[in-house]
Amino acid sequence: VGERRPSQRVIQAIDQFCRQKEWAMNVGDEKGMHHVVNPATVLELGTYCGYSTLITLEFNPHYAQLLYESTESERVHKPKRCDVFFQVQLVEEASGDWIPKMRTEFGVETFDLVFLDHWKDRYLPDTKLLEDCGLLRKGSVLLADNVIFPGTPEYLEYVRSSPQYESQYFQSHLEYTKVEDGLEKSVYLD
Ligand SMILES: Nc1ncnc2c1ncn2CCCCCNC(=O)c1cc(-c2ccc(F)cc2)cc(O)c1O
Ligand SMILES: [Mg+2]
Repeated sequence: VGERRPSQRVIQAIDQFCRQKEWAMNVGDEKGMHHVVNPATVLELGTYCGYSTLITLEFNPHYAQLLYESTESERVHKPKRCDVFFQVQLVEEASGDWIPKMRTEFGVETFDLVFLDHWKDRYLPDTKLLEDCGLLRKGSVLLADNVIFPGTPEYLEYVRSSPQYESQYFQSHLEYTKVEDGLEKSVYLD
């Protein structure tokens, strides 16, 4: 309630534009992430325009520039209203190349949350890469967008059948539409 922060006003403007003018592949306000997780160290795979972002991997320079601009303006406002400090690290590389470098390049031990929203056929190989690189700990959360549409069948089969994960589906709709989609939240049990 009360005045929206700059970052919330940016998100609200994006949602309004995508609903009224031109659809875009943000996770959107209906699916959202706020009601599913509350992390500290976050990896996002697939930044797009930075709608949902902390440590994020994006290899498209156009989208990367969008994020630089939006977080720059956010950083300007942040010091006056900073109640939670966070650092945005943007890597313009493909996830498969950079996940093995997370510890040496960013000193990350493990991730509390990984938001998967990049190429749908990369969800499974990148999850296995995160496991093999020891970047998940007991309780790490994988949050995957688009598990129904466009769909990630191999990933869904893996996290739902593996004894290493406790998985839960949050049914929703594809952003700004009535098409079924949803988020799959998978807790790593180690
Ligand atoms: N660091 C990295 N590593 C690998 N890939 C990387 C990357 N950085 C970026 N990419 C490449 C991501 C490209 C965008 C991925 N997202 C999607 O493809 C996506 C598509 C739809 C969609 C829905 C209905 C339709 F009719 C059509 C499309 C909806 C969504 O919510 C989506 O997230
Ligand atoms: Mg998506």
